[in-house]
This record gives sequence, C-alpha cells and structure tokens, in this order.
Amino acid sequence: MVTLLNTELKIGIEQALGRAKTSLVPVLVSEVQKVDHIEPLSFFAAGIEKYMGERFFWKDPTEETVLVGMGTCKQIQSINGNERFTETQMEWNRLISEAIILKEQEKMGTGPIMFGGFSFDPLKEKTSLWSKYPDALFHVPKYLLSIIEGQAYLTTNIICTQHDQLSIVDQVLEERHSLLSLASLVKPFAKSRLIEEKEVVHPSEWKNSVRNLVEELKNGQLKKVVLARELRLIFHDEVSIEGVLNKLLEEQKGSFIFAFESNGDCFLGASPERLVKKEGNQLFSTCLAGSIARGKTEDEDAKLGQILLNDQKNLIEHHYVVEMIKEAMEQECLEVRLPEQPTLLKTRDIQHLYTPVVGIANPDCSLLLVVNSLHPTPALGGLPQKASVEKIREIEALDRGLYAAPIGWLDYAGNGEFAVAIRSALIQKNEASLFAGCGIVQDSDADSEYVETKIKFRPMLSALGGF
Ligand SMILES: C=C(O[C@@H]1C=C(C(=O)O)C=C[C@H]1O)C(=O)O
Ligand SMILES: [Mg+2]
Repeated sequence: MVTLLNTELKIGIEQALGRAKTSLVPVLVSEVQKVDHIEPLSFFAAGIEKYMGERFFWKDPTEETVLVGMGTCKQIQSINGNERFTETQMEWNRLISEAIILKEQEKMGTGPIMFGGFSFDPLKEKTSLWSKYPDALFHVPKYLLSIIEGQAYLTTNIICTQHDQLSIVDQVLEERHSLLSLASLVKPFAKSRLIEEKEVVHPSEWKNSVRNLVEELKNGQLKKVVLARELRLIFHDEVSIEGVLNKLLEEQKGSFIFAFESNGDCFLGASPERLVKKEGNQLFSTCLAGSIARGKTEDEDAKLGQILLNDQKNLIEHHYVVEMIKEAMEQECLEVRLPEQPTLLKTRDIQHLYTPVVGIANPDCSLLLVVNSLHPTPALGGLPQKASVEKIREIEALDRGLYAAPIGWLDYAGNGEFAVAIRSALIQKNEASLFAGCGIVQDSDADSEYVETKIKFRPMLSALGGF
C-alpha cells in the first residue's frame, strides 16, 4: 500500500475553486506524486467494479512508458469528421491553459494527459458495431498510474466547477485510498472460453475482392490499397479484459499494448506500429509494411527474413509507405533522417519490413496535427492517400471504427505517442470482433494475402484463448 501526503492537493483545489467562481469555467487540478511500484495490471484490475468502462491501458514496446487510467474526469470528443484532430487539439489546449498542475519535476506522461483515439474514416457509413466510439474520443482520467523509465507516479485529476465545495478533497482522498488498497491485492486473471469463430465475409468473397482490386491497380492510378477483414468470436462468458491484457503482455513483448474502454465495450490490441511520438522537439515515426511468417526454427526464420528483405512485391509495398511518411514528416520538421534500406521487425507471429524515421519538429508543431497529416499512411490506407481511402470506403465489407487508426496519448506539455491500432479487437461482453488487413499492390496474390491476414489475427486470437 502507498501512503501519500495530502496537503498540496487541498491548496490546489482551493485555488481552482476560486478561479472557477470568477471565470465561471471548470478548472482542472492535477497533482503528481512519486509512489512505490504498483503493478500496472493490478491497478487496472482494481478498477473493475467502480471504473469499468472508464479505464485505459498503454505500454510502449520498450516499456519506457506504461500508463493506466481510471475513471473519467473529462471527456473530449468530436463528431466533426476531418476537423476531429484540430478540434480535439484545441479543446485540450483550452483545458490545459486553465489547469493547476502540482508536481515536483517535469516527467513526460505524468500530470494531466488524455488518452484515446480517432476513427479510421469518418465518412464511412457507420454500423452499430462502433456505437460506443465517436470519431474522436479522449478521456482525461481521474487517476493515472504512470511508470516512466521504471519509476511509478500517481496523478490525481479533479475538475472544479463554480458549484463545488472544498469538501471534494475528502471525497477524492477516500476514493484514491480505496483504489490503491484494491491495487495491492493481486487477483488471478480469468481465461476466456471460446464457443464459436466466424469469418464475417466468406474467404472466397474476400479473395475475389482482392482479385478485382488487383485488376484495378493494374489499370488505374491507384498504387496500393489496404484491405481488411473481420473475425467475430462468441464466448461462454464475458471476456475478462484483464485476462486478455495479461496474455498480450506475456506474448507480445515488442509491441504497443493498449486497451481503451468506452461505455461497456473495450477496444484493445498489440500493435507493432508506431504512428508518431513527440518528445520535446523530436518526432519519431515508423514505416512498417511488407510481411512474412516466422520460421519454426532459427534457421528457417532467418531464411524467411532474407526472402522478405529481397522480395520485390514486399519492397514496393514498403516503399510506398516510406515515400509518403518521409514527405509528410518533411512538412512538419526542420530536418528528417531515415535509413536507405529497411530492416526486419519481428514479433511472435510475424516479421515485417521496417524503416524508422526521426525528425526535428518545426517550432509550431503540435502532435495531433502531425497525426492528422500522417493518418492514414499507406500501411493502413494506401497510395494515393485520398483515392485509396475512397476505394476502401467503397469496397470493404467492414466498419473499421478505430481499427487501423491512431490510438495513444498526449500530455500537457504537448508530448505523447500514437500507435496505429492494428492486431486489435473490439470486445463486447461475451463477443469480440478481430480485425486484420494487408497491403494490396499490383503483384498481390489473393491466396497469399488471405494467409497474411490469418497470421495477423493470431496475436489477438491467442490472447483470447482461441488459438
Ligand atoms: C493492416 C495491418 O497491417 C499492416 C499491413 C502490413 C502488410 O500488408 O504487410 C504490415 C504491417 C501493417 O502496417 C494489420 O495488421 O491489420
Ligand atoms: Mg503485406
């Protein structure tokens, strides 16, 4: 259990109440404390009763940053299509400009942050599948556990309005105390029991749409289009989000592990692909496209890797991504660096062609606007960007929702990170939808692309106990 000093929080709230009464706008108070280590998954599990539907989880591949949020002290959303990035950034800036932040040191990922995501394509006709997730949805948590380079921090966020009294301090302290006590009790994480697995679109139909698309790619100006498909699973009981996260953390160590709850649904996954990270004036992005299976032996694995590194179809598929990301980063940066040749990035189930991109951001750069200019990269959409998204909208029998779209966090100093939400699933009580797609180019073969999507389902299938 962790004991905290409470005095500062009270002073902060007093100030915020005063400010809220004169300005008549709600004021955010954010207090950060260094705490003894708390197991992130235990903290997440501690919120199962009180904060179900209002939790998030994030771990980057290097484990430099782990964030677990609980409760929602403020929700930011936008239903305004292509304006969703700008609107979200502006609302965040407004909230932060008034906030009172109590902390001892500057640490990225502590203090007020918001976590959430954007839809892949706001213009795609919506189905009921994603009814809990608007085109932009972000949560500022009430309680945030941040593990930054191994050190744990606990942030408490409170919104003070003109109608609040100082007594809210006692309420918050009591709530926080019981949350921390629960987090110290480690629970066994339940496994899910699968009943049925159904491909939403029949394999032969999906392969036909790939074949038709390949013909179009040969004849038109479209160079690449990413086509995805959905797998629907039914379970005996409600899926345990903690159980799935536990397995993802065990099995997908080199990936971003994320979970984002909204109103009873949960979108989670293990993505190997960074969209963009901002740390001070540095920007990092990733080109990831071109895939091959892992080998059963070390030798076979290395051979497959060599095949991938020299395969024209995959190199072209990858090159389109490099071309577009380089160009977009050059718009945002004073300087951009990237290697000339891709290397391999391997996860448990698959290997990819990988090119990291680093840049020095323009002075006026803001993270969500970079997200806006990158999304979707040709790794998830295609090339040219607009025409490929239109093609997906027209031919893909799937409501992507947040799949293949940016998911991540932003802090009060403008730092943060977004991954593309692939190798992911939407959990709805005792059912789940899994998503996987692949880049179709002129030389694509429908059967091989189908196998590639099958491999890409594995991380989530395995975590859900179905493989
Ligand atoms: C679209 C997905 O993955 C993307 C497509 C890839 C490909 O076609 O080779 C590789 C990595 C990802 O950028 C997915 O996993 O659903
Ligand atoms: Mg591919």
